[in-house]
Amino acid sequence: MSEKKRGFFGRLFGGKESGPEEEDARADETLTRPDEELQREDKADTLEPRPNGEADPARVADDVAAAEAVGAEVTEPENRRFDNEPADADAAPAPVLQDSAGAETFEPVAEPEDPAPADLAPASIPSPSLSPSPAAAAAEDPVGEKVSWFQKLKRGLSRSSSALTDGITSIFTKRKLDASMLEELEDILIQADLGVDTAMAITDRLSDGRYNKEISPEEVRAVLSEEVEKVLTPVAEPLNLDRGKKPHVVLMVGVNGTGKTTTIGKLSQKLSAEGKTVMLAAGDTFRAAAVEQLRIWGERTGAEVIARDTGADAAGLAFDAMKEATEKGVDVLLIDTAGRLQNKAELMEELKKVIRVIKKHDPDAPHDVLLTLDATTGQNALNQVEIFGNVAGVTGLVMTKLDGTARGGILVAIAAKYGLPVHFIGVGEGVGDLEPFSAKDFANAIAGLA
Ligand SMILES: Nc1nc2c(ncn2[C@@H]2O[C@H](COP(=O)(O)OP(=O)(O)OP(=O)(O)O)[C@@H](O)[C@H]2O)c(=O)[nH]1
Repeated sequence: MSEKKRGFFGRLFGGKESGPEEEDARADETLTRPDEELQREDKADTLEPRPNGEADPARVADDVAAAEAVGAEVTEPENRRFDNEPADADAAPAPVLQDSAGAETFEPVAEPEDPAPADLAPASIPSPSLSPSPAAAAAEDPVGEKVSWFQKLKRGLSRSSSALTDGITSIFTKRKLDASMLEELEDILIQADLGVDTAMAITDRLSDGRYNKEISPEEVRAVLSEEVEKVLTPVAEPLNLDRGKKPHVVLMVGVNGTGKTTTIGKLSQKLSAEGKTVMLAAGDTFRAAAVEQLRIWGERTGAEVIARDTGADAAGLAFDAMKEATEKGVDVLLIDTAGRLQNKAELMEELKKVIRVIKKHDPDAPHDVLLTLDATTGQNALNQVEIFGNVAGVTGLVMTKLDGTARGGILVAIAAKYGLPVHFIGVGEGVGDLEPFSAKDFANAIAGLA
């Protein structure tokens, strides 16, 4: 090999061209300090959704400046909310929670109280916030066109894949491979959130014995797809609800607006279609609209919904739902929880309490703790996996909103770092827009392969 590409961080932080030893040392450093380096990149992605689903304007300005400094793209999280939510839910007084299970009490602080009336009529919820019914979902696709899941996935991931494939085409068309091309490719892969390790694996593979030879964009995309599939295959695990538990208890956790309630609705639909009896527990007791949203999903999917008034104790509700689901012999109990930012210690404590109370009823429950991640939040999703994993014992992931972002590559970085099972991905608001995760399909879709 006659020339060597500079490492990504060497290019990012400038300085003279490194010799081979410095290059190796830097590469070692990269491999041993992924968190720190990622945090530098993270500047573009720390747009934490506020309880009303909007980023703090002051934070946005800082983050945009930081992002520009590292040449990263800034994408605001798209957490569409109900119109009737408070503009500044942070400022709302927190309700005092009482544990109906009797054993523990917990007083949350700064948890948003939803001022919306508890008796909110379903018709008053703006329709875009609710996923369409199965019939409406089918009608979303062009008339007469039967769209396969892979086509839907490809279409959903089109922003992520075109960010990659356009860049690949512009670099690799009719040029002989050299170090600068690999540097450019590495930058594109990292900006697409695939993670430093995967980006380096791809460029290393391409460089192997191919310098000074022409390499087509199609070949590069094939290598991209293969390397992504390698990382994702170990985590592509179906959610197994047939483990002899009755009810099989699934707890849904995650940051505000990441799609917990919608995912529960979509899952409920799938499970009902499989002939399973399902009960839904409206554990997001802070938002009347969330309870109502779940009630509508229950009606659509034939699942009983256990709900209480706004401000009620979520742990108490979970306990009651456990009891009722057991007495009624339902197959699956899906428990919703209020959205919470992972850095709010008190709210994370409340989540622990919900889990403790569930365990009083069945020490093995919850049998699955699913974390919903909004793909549009980019690198911040890594931090969410870390903290929710520690606090709530997350057993699997659901990545939503892959249709609204150019940063779907974050799933690859999460898989490489945490190795947690990815059960489902969401590419739209429709009931048919959530499917079990397939590593090969995702890899092909993101690389723009047919
Ligand atoms: N485009 C798109 N939108 C989605 C997807 N999944 C959920 N949404 C939308 O995201 C918004 C928030 O979804 P919810 O299910 O209410 O989120 P949540 O996590 O329950 O929200 P909180 O209860 O406030 O924490 C809704 O408008 C959903 O329709 C997806 O895969 N793609």
